[in-house]
Amino acid sequence: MATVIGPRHPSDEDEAAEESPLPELADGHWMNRATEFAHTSFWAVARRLPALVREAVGLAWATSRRDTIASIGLNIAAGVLTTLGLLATTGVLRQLFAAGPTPDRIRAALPALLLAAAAVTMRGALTIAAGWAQARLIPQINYQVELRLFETTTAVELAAFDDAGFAEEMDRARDRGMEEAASIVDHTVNLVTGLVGVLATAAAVTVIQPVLLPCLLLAAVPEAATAVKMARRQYLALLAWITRRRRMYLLARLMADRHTAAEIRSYQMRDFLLAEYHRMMTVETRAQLRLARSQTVTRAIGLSVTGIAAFGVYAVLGGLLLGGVVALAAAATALLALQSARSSMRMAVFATNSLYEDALYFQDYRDFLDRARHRVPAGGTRPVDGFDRIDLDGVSLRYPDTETAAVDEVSLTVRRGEVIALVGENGSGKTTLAKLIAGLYRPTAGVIRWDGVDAAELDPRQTAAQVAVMSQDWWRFPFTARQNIRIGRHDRPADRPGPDVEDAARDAAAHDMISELPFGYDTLLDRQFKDGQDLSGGQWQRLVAARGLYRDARLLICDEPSAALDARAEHALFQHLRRHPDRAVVLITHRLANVRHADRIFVLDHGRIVQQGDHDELMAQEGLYRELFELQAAGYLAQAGEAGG
Ligand SMILES: Nc1ncnc2c1ncn2[C@@H]1O[C@H](COP(=O)(O)OP(=O)(O)OP(=O)(O)O)[C@@H](O)[C@H]1O
Repeated sequence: MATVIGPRHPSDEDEAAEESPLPELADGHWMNRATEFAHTSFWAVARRLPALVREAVGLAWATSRRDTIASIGLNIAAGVLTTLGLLATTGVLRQLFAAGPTPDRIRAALPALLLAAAAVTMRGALTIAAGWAQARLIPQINYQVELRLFETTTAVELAAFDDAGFAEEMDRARDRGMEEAASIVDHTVNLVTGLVGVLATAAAVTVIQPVLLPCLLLAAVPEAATAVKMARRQYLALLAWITRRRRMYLLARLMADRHTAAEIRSYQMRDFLLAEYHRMMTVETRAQLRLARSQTVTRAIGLSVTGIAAFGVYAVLGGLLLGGVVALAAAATALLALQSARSSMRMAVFATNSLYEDALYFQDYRDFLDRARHRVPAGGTRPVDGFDRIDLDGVSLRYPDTETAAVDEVSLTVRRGEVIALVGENGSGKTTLAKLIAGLYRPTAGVIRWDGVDAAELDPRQTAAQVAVMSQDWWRFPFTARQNIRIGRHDRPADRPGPDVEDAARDAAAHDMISELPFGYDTLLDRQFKDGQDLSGGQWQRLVAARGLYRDARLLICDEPSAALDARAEHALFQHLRRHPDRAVVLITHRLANVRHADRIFVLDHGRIVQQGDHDELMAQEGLYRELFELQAAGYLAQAGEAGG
């Protein structure tokens, strides 16, 4: 179905668009909401306001009661002083417009004048104090909201990140929704301030002359309607922008990133990438121009209607004055009140507009948190302190939106003190199986038991503490070399035994390499920062291995731990991955020479175990293992033969 937000291509570019090898980003389910909001009426917006205000006040209250009370309370007090100031002003005008000699009139007006001056001064002081409290709230709220988001994103199960919708929602919550919390509170306080100002003025006008009250309302309605319309349109445009922007961002990063620079040049991808970027930017720019035009038209219509309404108000006032319904002093104060009410109303309308708009984004944040909370694994409560065996019983895992299981009814046992190896061709399910054993994924079928207890009943934190994973796709953490190793077990208490950072680095053949860095272990491993350094792929892998060894866990999972290592480093690392009575090692590697000494080898094909046994047993059988091993060995033997011959 065509939607308003996907990239739209001009007809002459359709063909090129279809040929594009870059996948189009799919519209998320949140488009339903966008359509819903597009049809939201002004009254629906108004109806949502009390709930929004309640939410904003709740948010502020939870962050700082004192500043919340101050921001709202002081603004209300300032409103009372506005009423007082206007009433005092009428008193002044009444005295000044009265009959009699000017000095006498001025003298008579003095008390009211002093009262008006005092009210204005006090009101100014209260407004400043309220502004201070309001400004104090913002950073505190930002902190709380960000914290809540990152507490959630770091707690959700790994499987959530395989869900494309989750990634999209996370982007929206983080990029926009999160920062709107503070704005919502800010706008709510402004809304309260504006409404208090309008009410204060209305109260003064009612005391002076009640028939003037409807005039106040008449002046405000068109302004409010325009603001709401513009907010809604902007929101829809932003939804479209985020989807397109993500795609452009991917392209933009490819073209301006040091990691991709070499490949882009060697494949001469420049023209291709620029053409893709141009295609996206054309769509984006057109959308932005369309929005700017429609917003300008809406604003122009809104301002015209507002002007006509103001004219009507002045005409009514003139008529009342001529008809003798209101006195001159009251009419003059009414004009002042109108000005004051209009500026308060503008503030309230602007705040409503922004509040409504920001609330839409904040809703994304809240929706994401709600959904993400359901993806935080509950886990059990049974304590874990090591294991003798981990049994997988008919375990399967199917990734979201995939037809076949990546791991299909696998049963195996990992025993303490053993080294087991998982081998198989690319995509056969080794990494997925290793992640299941590590507890990073929960099986979609079957059971994993630690010493006979279903892993789902175990305390997940304690289970995770037993496991170290040297992952195939590690991340270059922008920390120092020491921190990069220490994060393997950053919370290890001083009295708990375990290797120190340098010992772990030595075991992973990383010590000499780190010592040669400009600041040794304290060298920052990120070129984006001053004095930062980068490492080669193999050097990084040594560091990752050092981190895994530093973690000193009972279950060590090594997924291609030596893919980027030179022969010497590989040899050194495998010396330390040998049998250890307190540890089980799960080893994944395509270099089959490294699995020869494993206690048991499991051969995977399309997610299933097709062979198992030790090296000699598997070599004695016809099968995938022997085939792969001989293919690899043949290369070495041929070279050795050539060298010898
Ligand atoms: N996050 C994911 N979402 C969807 N499918 C995935 C995901 N990760 C892996 N797969 C699919 O699951 C299957 C098994 O992948 P896995 O990474 O476990 O294989 P592997 O044996 O480790 O491969 P390799 O030797 O290339 O590392 C593959 O078909 C792969 O495309």
